[in-house]
Amino acid sequence: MSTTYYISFALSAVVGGLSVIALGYVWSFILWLGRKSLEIFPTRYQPAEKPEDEHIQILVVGDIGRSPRMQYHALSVAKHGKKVDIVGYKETARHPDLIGNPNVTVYPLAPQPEWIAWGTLPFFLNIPSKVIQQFWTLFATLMYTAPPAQWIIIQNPPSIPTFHVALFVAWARGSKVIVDWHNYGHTILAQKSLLRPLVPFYKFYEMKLGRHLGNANLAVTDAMAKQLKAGGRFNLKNPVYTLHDRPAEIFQPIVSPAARLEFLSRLPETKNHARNIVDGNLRLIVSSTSWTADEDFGMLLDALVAYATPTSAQEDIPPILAIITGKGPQRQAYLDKIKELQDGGKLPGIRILSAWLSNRDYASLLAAADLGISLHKSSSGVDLPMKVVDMFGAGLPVAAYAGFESIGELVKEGQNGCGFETVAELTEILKRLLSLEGAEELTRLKKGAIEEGSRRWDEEWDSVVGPLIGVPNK
Ligand SMILES: Nc1nc2c(ncn2[C@@H]2O[C@H](COP(=O)(O)OP(=O)(O)O[C@H]3O[C@H](CO)[C@@H](O)[C@H](O)[C@@H]3O)[C@@H](O)[C@H]2O)c(=O)[nH]1
Repeated sequence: MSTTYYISFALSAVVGGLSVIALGYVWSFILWLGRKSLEIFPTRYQPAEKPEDEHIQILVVGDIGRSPRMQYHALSVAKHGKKVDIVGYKETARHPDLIGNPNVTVYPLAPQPEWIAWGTLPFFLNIPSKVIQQFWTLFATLMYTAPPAQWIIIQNPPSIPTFHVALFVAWARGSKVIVDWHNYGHTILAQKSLLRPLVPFYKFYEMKLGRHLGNANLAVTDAMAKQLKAGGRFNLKNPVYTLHDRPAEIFQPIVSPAARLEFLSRLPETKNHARNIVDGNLRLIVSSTSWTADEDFGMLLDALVAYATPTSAQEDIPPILAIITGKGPQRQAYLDKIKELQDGGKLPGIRILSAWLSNRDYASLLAAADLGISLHKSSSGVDLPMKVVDMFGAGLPVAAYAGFESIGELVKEGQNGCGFETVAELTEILKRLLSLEGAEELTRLKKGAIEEGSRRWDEEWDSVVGPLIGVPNK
């Protein structure tokens, strides 16, 4: 046998061996690809054997910690023993009762990467990047990360991209949907002058998809429910129920002056003034906000400037400590304005502070204040300020902006608060209620606030949402 024969034999053996190994790899790759493509199909909802193993999902395309109503939904579901999966952004601290609760799991949406959040790209690239990133984190979390839910309770607004993603996921995974209408996305968008040209598109999207999305719908007021129902402006296909906001258990009135003094002496923002506040020598007013365009804090500032400028020599008005709590986009602009007014000597006797407090301290501050202020303007005319609900729960009467349709469902003139539509009216309310002569009226309003706040979230939820998603009444 020639040497050439041995070389050819050895080569074909090597090539044959290599081919077998390569085929093995190709086969594994085909198997892997097959498995991966099967993963495109998400798991579908199957009714659980035991009711306590059913999953209810709460979806908020926003900060979970700053979405009190959605957190209350989660707490109610958990209280009734079902599993609750919260999908949303994890920015600020959540309600303390949600933390460590064995029935509650959070599936966080991925925050925007810094290169998007800081706007490093040109505008025309940044906006699509934002949309794609938000769409992808929402889609991937709902479709693959969170377990399939029996019901998905969705917060609107924002409607985009929530509605189309939720519609697809609910169809693909076999979940039923409740849309909780807090307000309308298109009316909120209309407040941003730069984005106003997009309002007709947003409105079309919200109304068309909104019509089909919810197997059931919740509205925050009767006035909104009327617009949403069949025959109304939105003409939704499926039933609409009003679920009024009600205070959670954490909001309770402080009845004893000693407890009030104790809290005010502990809170950094009030500790140097605690005794004066309790003795009535300094009046404590509180407003809470997300610092968005639907609240004109300019009105409160103008009213405080007018309050601090006596119109007659006899006028004897007490000094005010005003605390504005909350986080949001317009905060810094207003803080600059407040500094300018204070530096310019326009606010003698008035101190304005801003704060972000823990849930417990926020609730106690409302209970320890003399008067709550709501500047919520309602972009739709048919939503209501949650902060006023908190205030009533804490037994705090309010002065509330009242130039919109639904406000009467919450603030009853002369019973639990006073409405205003102009700076002059707000100034007059402050002068009247915070003066010595207004003490009796303020006490009467406080009684009304406590009464209004006495129907609690649990009662409301158990009678409206409980039967809908099939939880036993406890
Ligand atoms: N923990 C904490 N929470 C705060 C603080 N300050 C404000 N908040 C939270 O922020 C809320 C006020 O935020 P806004 O965004 O001003 O709410 P709103 O106008 O009163 O009502 C919102 O919710 C309603 C539905 O529940 C909507 O109908 C309405 O349109 C609006 O979105 C308060 O109710 C409270 O939960 C604080 O210092 N600490």
